[in-house]
Amino acid sequence: MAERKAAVKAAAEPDFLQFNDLACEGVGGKVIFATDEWFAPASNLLKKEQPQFIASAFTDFGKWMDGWETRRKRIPGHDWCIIELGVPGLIYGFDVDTSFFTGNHSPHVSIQAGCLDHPPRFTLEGDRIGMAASDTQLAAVARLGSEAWPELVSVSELKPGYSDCCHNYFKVNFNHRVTHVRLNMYPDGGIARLRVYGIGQRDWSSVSNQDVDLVALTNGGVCLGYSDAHFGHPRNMIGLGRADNMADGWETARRLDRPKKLKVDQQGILQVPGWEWAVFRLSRPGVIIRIEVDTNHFKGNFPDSCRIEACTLTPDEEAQCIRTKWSSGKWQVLLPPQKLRPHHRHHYSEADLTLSCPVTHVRLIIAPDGGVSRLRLWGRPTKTMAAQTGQHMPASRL
Ligand SMILES: NC(=O)NC(NC(N)=O)C(=O)[O-]
Repeated sequence: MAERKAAVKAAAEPDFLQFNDLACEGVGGKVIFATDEWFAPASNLLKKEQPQFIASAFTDFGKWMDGWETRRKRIPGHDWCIIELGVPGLIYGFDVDTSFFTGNHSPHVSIQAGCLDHPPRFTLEGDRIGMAASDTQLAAVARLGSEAWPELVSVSELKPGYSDCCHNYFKVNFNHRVTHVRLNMYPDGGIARLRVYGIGQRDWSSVSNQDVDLVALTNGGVCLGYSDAHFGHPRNMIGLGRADNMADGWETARRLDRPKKLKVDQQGILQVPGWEWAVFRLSRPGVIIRIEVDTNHFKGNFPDSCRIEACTLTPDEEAQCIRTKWSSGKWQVLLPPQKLRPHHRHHYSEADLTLSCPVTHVRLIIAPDGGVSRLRLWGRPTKTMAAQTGQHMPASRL
């Protein structure tokens, strides 16, 4: 029954949910302006954690809500806010999550996007409950001209935030780099979270002859497929800094095909029939020269071992791999099987690696199952193939 429910849910979910949330506070996203924050501040929109509801929680301004909630408007106009993305990039879709806003959700939204070469200086600090925009802030934000930004989502109805229908997905077809989004709610109300799914696009002009983490989401790395993400999505492994907790890493369910009695080989590696995998497209093709596999927080559930494979794919080959759920193989071994330790940063140098050519994609394989909090792939971007990956299309059904 639980498996059927999961399958039905997966079928209803759009493909773009596999990409990175470019607006999340965890990657530096911030709200720089909001017309009204009476009941709850707009910064809640960008929280990494899922929204929660605490029935007994009230503030001086009303019911405490885990989202952005404005007062019931009694003046002309509508409420809106501007969000600076933590990672500028291409946007493929939005989730406007109205969780727990029932009777006070925003009935309609639209979303616009801008690319600002010189982002505005002002930011909203501190506790914003009960705040309305001042005339000075309104004048400053007017200079951005955000009301004229291109509309990525036209005025659309939102469902209220009951648990079975709180996600409002909007697919986007907009082939321009975005640094800021403007969320308009009509006329007022509450929204729990805004997830902005896309792929980072950094400015590479300042990078010459230096090692970069080619899979980091801030550089434009993206997860394009995986075998299992029961407790945590593999894209978490390419996030900023070290993981906050287990939820901030990739964690699979326990495999059911593990032998009843376990055996190890001469290197102490478990002999098991099955494994789990996650595939990433690098931000740029490059030669990987250093790797970190961090099992931070995974103490009783770290994988026994890992190995990493890599390959070079054209956009057409990538599309074919996605269609076949990565069953086709051009993979070559980059890092041979390594025994892993709990809650530990494993560093591998050039001497441990068995490939020295530029690659575009990598596959991390863990056996038999478990959790990895971060994957870092340090290398030099190669110039010759650079233009190619920038034109990759988003994944179809992963
Ligand atoms: N009970 C409520 O949620 N009321 C109001 N909202 C908050 N947060 O108090 C409202 O109607 O907008």
